[in-house]
Amino acid sequence: MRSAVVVGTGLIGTSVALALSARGVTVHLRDADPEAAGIAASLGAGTVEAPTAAVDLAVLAVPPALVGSVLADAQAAGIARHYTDVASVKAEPREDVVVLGCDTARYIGGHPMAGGEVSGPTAARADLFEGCTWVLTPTPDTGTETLNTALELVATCGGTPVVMAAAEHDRAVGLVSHAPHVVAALVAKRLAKAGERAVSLAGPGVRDLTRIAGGDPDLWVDILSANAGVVADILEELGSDLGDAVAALRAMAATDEAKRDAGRQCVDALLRQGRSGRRRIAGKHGIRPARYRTLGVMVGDQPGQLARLFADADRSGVNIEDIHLEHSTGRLTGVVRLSVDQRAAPALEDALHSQGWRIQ
Ligand SMILES: NC(=O)c1ccc[n+]([C@@H]2O[C@H](COP(=O)([O-])OP(=O)(O)OC[C@H]3O[C@@H](n4cnc5c(N)ncnc54)[C@H](O)[C@@H]3O)[C@@H](O)[C@H]2O)c1
Ligand SMILES: O=C(O)C(=O)C[C@]1(C(=O)O)C=C[C@@H](O)C=C1
Repeated sequence: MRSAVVVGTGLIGTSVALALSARGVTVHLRDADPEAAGIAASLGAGTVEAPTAAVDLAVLAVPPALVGSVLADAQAAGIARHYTDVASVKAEPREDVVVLGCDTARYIGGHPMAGGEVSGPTAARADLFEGCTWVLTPTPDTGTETLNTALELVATCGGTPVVMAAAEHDRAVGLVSHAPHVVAALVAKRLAKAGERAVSLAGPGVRDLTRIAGGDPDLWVDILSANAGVVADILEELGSDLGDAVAALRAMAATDEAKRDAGRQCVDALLRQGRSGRRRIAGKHGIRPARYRTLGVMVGDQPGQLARLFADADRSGVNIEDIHLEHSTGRLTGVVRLSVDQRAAPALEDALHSQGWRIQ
């Protein structure tokens, strides 16, 4: 692929554009908001100049409800030979594409399973899709060259392609992305009403659980409304489990010992099932997270601390698989959690200790 147009230069579009530009693809940037396209260009994602001839691929990184109309306009203008999108829902945009009479041979649905709770071009990163699963939803009428161009896009961005039917994709993301988003919002909603002192105790647990609730409500209303039936079914089952959990907890608080015991067993089973489910989520490169060990390193809130930590970790020769930064409310320290292969963890721990780092 030599040239591309990215339509929608928010978080995902600009990240795609940065990844393509970094690999020598000429990227033309378009957005309904010219300021967003200008910012993306200033970050090195491409040019705001329109292409003078049809490019190889147009990537539509606009909200799901707009995919159909934006594709119809782009194809009418003939801006590209092939088209894909990155929307979080696949069946409804596909229906719009068909209803609007788009050329479906030259379009393939796509969805990178990476992102964040932040929006806009300034949050974009060239490596956002490194190691992520990227769903492609070809249909019998998808042209081979279109599929190959989309596969090239995924490979160029560092993703791993997974081919699925749109409906299967929507059921899967209902479970792993959309229903969890609503649950995170429901938990976070309780914090909005809570007292200052209670919220000030928030630690890593509730931060992890509610991080995604910080996402853009406008985008998420769009995502949820395009997959509402699937998400409602999942939340209905969750509601029934929640009812069971409440009943078990009430039993645990009862005076009758037999009831307390039954309640304990119920809660124990629930927690064990939760742990099994959690263990099924693959880590980076599809490796089970259980193979990693996480070291918590205390860092002071001073300039250069992170750079020094990473330089020291780098000198130990241990590959960092993942990092997570936790800030402590009202304190001038934070904890950087470095996930490394279990066998390599002692070497990293020794190396960081010897450089004076405090490991939790
Ligand atoms: N945020 C995530 O974590 C994530 C992850 C994977 C996929 N997605 C999908 O990627 C798409 C973009 O999401 P985002 O997070 O980058 O949102 P964003 O709000 O950061 O960016 C969307 C951009 O689209 C632009 N836009 C809106 N209407 C347009 C139009 N008609 N023509 C041109 N530009 C238009 C907006 O001005 C904005 O700059 C959505 O479909 C979303 O479902 C998001
Ligand atoms: O990491 C996050 O903040 C995300 O919400 C990313 C996430 C997800 O649920 O995993 C959100 C929506 C997308 O369609 C794909 C990825």
